[in-house]
Amino acid sequence: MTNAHLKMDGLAKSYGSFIAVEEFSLDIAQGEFIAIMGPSGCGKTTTLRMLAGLETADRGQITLAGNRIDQLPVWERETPMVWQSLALFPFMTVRENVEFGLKMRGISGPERKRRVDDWLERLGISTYAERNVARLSGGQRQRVALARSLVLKPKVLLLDEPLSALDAHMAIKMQGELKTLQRELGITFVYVTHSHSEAFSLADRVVIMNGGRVEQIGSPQDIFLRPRSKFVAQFVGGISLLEGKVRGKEDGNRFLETRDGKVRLANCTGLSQGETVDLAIRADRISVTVTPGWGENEIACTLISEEFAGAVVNLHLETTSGHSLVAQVQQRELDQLDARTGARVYASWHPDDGFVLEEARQTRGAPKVRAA
Ligand SMILES: Nc1ncnc2c1ncn2[C@@H]1O[C@H](COP(=O)(O)OP(=O)(O)OP(=O)(O)O)[C@@H](O)[C@H]1O
Repeated sequence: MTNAHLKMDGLAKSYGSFIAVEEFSLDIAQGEFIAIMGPSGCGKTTTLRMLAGLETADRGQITLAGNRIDQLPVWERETPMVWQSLALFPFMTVRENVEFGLKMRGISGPERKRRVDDWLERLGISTYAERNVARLSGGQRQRVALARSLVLKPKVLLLDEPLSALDAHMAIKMQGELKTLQRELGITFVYVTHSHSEAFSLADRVVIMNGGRVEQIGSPQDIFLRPRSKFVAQFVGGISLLEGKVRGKEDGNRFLETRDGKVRLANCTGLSQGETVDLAIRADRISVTVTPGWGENEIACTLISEEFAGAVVNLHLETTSGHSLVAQVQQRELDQLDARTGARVYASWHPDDGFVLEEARQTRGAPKVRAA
């Protein structure tokens, strides 16, 4: 990205011989909302701490608005961090907490008061201004933590699982508030979270990390609909994978030979005859019937279990060759299906709905062309 507002280039951090972040590069535009996700210990917080200046990178550079900041101390970076624990001063009032950073920066009394009052008002916590933070609810404390960072007029706000201590109802409410605030202020947000729903509903782009490395960067739609690797497909969930060998072409479709029979694939640009690929199919694209002959790409399966997930039900299936598939159906479809656990069923999907995982092809030495 040319003219990146915040640019991270090859950031790396080890603790002794342990590599916490192997290589992290990302260009972020002004006002972009970036979410960083990945399993516990994959290096999300370490990346955020390097941005904040709380960790020194072993390698790599960080530039903000064209200026190198990776050598600057925390207080000169304009990249404050909001923590999971919020790290408020428990012995101070709300006002004192919000005012603290301004005091440290030597902002005059009247200016401090004006800015603090403004943020207390904007975040709806003016009524608690003189209350000790220890006597606030989780949601109120969260707002104090945000006010304390935003009052400093940061160029970038770093948020480390800021909603994880809130109950589900409050977390959803705060998600909406955060997004509105970020849009209004046009501040760049870098947001670490474990929650798929937070990342996918809030972010313009999501970064998926694994073992200190970036697995995929893309819009929520990209990541959800086109995971690049097995890891991302499994992390995002709801995707079935089948290994197959690329065979002949017919009407613009390719045949893939899997251990459960031949299937057709419409998105097949760049695939070569004989190549082994991982075919991915989203759960909501797989139909299930109790009799064969109803759909394309039909594979005989055993119904292993049903998992209720609110408005939909995930059906866990096993193919004859022992592969796992998951199909997502509506409750009324399940009622119509009338199949019990252990029953023989048939999974099918349209050739347009299968896609090939890009990373697996590259690992196996296929040319670097997008399959879709
Ligand atoms: N100061 C440290 N000394 C030694 N190892 C550390 C230190 N800080 C982090 N690590 C290790 O580096 C790895 C990455 O840690 P990090 O906190 O970045 O992970 P994370 O993805 O944020 O995990 P979580 O989701 O559990 O918060 C972990 O294995 C962690 O134990």
